[in-house]
This record gives sequence, structure tokens and C-alpha cells, in this order.
Amino acid sequence: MESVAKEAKIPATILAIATANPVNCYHQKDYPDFLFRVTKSEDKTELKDKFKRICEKSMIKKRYLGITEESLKANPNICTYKAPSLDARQDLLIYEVPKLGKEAALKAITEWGQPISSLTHLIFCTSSCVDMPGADFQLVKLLGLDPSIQRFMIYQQGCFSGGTALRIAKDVAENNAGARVLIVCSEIITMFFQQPSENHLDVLVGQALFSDGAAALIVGANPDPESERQLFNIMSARQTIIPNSEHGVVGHLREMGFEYYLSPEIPKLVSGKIKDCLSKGFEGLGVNGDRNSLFYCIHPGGPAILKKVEEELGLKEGKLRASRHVLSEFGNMGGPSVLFVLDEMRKKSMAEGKATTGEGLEWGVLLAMGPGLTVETVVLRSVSTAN
Ligand SMILES: CC(=O)CC(=O)SCCNC(=O)CCNC(=O)[C@H](O)C(C)(C)COP(=O)(O)OP(=O)(O)OC[C@H]1O[C@@H](n2cnc3c(N)ncnc32)[C@H](O)[C@@H]1OP(=O)(O)O
Repeated sequence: MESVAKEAKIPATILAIATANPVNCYHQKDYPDFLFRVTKSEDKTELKDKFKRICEKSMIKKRYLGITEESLKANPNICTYKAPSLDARQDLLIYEVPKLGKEAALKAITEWGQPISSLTHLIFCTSSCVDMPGADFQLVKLLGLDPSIQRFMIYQQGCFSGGTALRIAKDVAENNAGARVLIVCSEIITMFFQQPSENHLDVLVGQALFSDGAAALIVGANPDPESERQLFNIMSARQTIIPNSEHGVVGHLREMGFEYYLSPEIPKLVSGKIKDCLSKGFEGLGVNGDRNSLFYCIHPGGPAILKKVEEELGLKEGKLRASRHVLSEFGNMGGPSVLFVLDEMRKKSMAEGKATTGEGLEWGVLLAMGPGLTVETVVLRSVSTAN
């Protein structure tokens, strides 16, 4: 099919962004006591000290989690390493994941300001649970969307799914006249909640970083200048696998929930590919090579990843402010994280009276990474905040 992209006067454009989190807020300084108490692991003092060190170095102040002491007491197997608890976790998640997504979606639709019936496509991403019919179907019911809305359900892509959703939305918006795509990424990481174990130290890293959140965006090409407000144009989007890195992030869905592995090599593997991702992403766009003249929305996977990427790209202090802010205030929410970063960037740019939604700069890049290791590179062009 001949791409309509060339005909689109304005390429796929983000028209609204919104976020939501569960109400329960956990302060990182209190979390080691909480985790070791609810999992009855107080006797593992060395492990707790190690966990405290990881929490202190996480650069996270607070996180939001759907789990509560009460819900864990009602499902004690969730608190016991390797105990079968898949049913209990699924039963909580299949309702909560679309519900949190709905909260973000309603805010995005309000910002967009158009009738819900104008939405033509839905992309729903989650790695938190699986079910049939899927979380996309549940969201259609919860929001009262047109039953004939065209759905894409993206399961189990992990932390890069926010970039995947933008890539698919760009294709859809530019090849279907009048398309308005609702993206919803919703993660509640109860499937990753595990009792600390001396035999599986990666779990400590996950318990210190992972958190719950949902983000929703609306994307369309050729926005109506009278009634729709542009936030960022999506100029290119591509996905790639980092060679020899599939051991980096691994998650096996078991009776215990997710049995997952996080290699200490992740920061090095990701940063080693980052220049190549940027040069391929910007190919043919005529943007100069000064990396400090771009704005950055990078998945806040952990402080070591951000630091390594910053060093590799030779970025000046402050260029990754939005990613670090999201890490500090919300933790690593997986797929939605990078969309939280985008929201933070445009809000701060507007609040500080910057000329564009991208910290006053014209061009920028959103980078999302996850299992594979896979990187999504989405090149963005900001718009004037005077719009
Ligand atoms: C690809 C993606 O990005 C997708 C995802 O989001 S998946 C999650 C990705 N994120 C990560 O894997 C975390 C990356 N790592 C980090 O950000 C940091 O290393 C950290 C916050 C975990 C620790 O901070 P740091 O400044 O490196 O402190 P450091 O003193 O080296 O490590 C603290 C402890 O954590 C341990 N540790 C670090 N990484 C570990 C890992 N992957 N597995 C097990 N233990 C680990 C260290 O051995 C150390 O233990 P001791 O205190 O007993 O010596």
C-alpha cells in the first residue's frame, strides 16, 4: 500500500498525554521494613541490609503500588518465594490493570477535548497479566468505546512497550485518514512481587525499582487546528534488538508469578547501542549531530542505566532531568514510564515558559528499552508552547 505519510501535511502527532497511579504511596526509605515484614523475612538480616543499600542507591523517593498489606495477608502464597500463587495474582490483576488504564484514558480524552466516539483505534499494552478476552476488550467496556473500534493488544513486551505503542500509532495514524488512536499502557507489577531470597538476588533489584502506573495518549495525523492541540510530532519510529543481550532482562511466567532475571550488564549493553539507535532514528531528517541540542525522554530503568547513557552520549548535566524526576517520584513502572517522562517534559516546559514542549528545543528522542534487549527509538519534534 502506498504510504499516506508522504501526503499527510502534519505527521502523526501526540494530541494528549495523561497518567494515573494507584492510591497507595510507598516511601522508599520505609520499603525495606515493609517488604521484609510482609514476607516474614525479618530473620534475613544480611539480605535486608543489602536491600537497604540497593534502595538507597535507587534514586527513588517514592513509588505507587496496588498491593497492600491487607491484600498480601489475604494471599499469603504471594509472600512466599516459589509458592504457587499465579491464580491469586491473576485474579487481582485482570480487573485492576484495565481499571488503572481507564483512569489515565479518561484524563487524556478530557485533555484532547473531542467526543470519545471520534476514537478509531485502541492500542493497549501490559506485561502485568494475560487473559481472554484481553485488557483491550475490558477497556472498551469500561470506557464505553465503540465496539467496532480497531484494537491492538500488546502483551508481555516489558519496559519498551511505550515506544512500541507510539511506533504502531504512527503507522496507523498516517495510513488511515482521520484515525485517532488511543494508546493505553498500564502496569501493576504484582506478578513481579517476590519474597527476598539469597538464591535469587536479582529479585532485590526488581523489588527496589518496580512500581505501578498507567499512561494514555491520543495520536492522530493532520490535527484540526481549530479543536486539537499538538504536543509532539512523531517523526520516525524504529525497533531493534541489541546483539548478544538476550540474557539482559528475562521473565518466565511460573506458578510463583514472574521469575525474573536482571543482568548487572544491562547499563553497559544499553549504552553500547545508544549512538547507533540515535543515528538510525535521525537518518534522513536533516538534523545536525550535536547531541546536546536534542531533548531526551529515556526509560528510567534504573540510575545506572541513565548514568551510562548520559556518559556514552556526552550529555551535559540536566539533559536527563525528566527521566530522573520520574524515577525519583514514581520508580520504574515499565512500559508507561517513558510516557510519564514525556508528560513531565511538556508540563515543565510549559510551566517554565520554554518556547517549545521539548525544553525549548526543536528535536528530541524517546528511547524505551526492555527484554531482548530491545530498544524503541522514537524521534520527536516539539511544538511551540504558544499554540
Ligand atoms: C532494559 C531496561 O531498562 C528494562 C528495565 O527497566 S528492567 C530493570 C532495569 N534496571 C536494572 O537492571 C537496574 C540497573 N542498576 C542500577 O540502576 C543500579 O546498579 C542499582 C540501583 C541496582 C544499584 O546502584 P549502584 O549505584 O550501581 O550501587 P552498587 O553499590 O554498585 O550496587 C548496590 C548493590 O546492588 C547489587 N546489584 C546491582 N545490580 C545488581 C543486579 N543486577 N543483580 C543483583 N544485584 C545487583 C550490587 O552487587 C550491590 O550489592 P552490595 O551492596 O552487597 O555490594
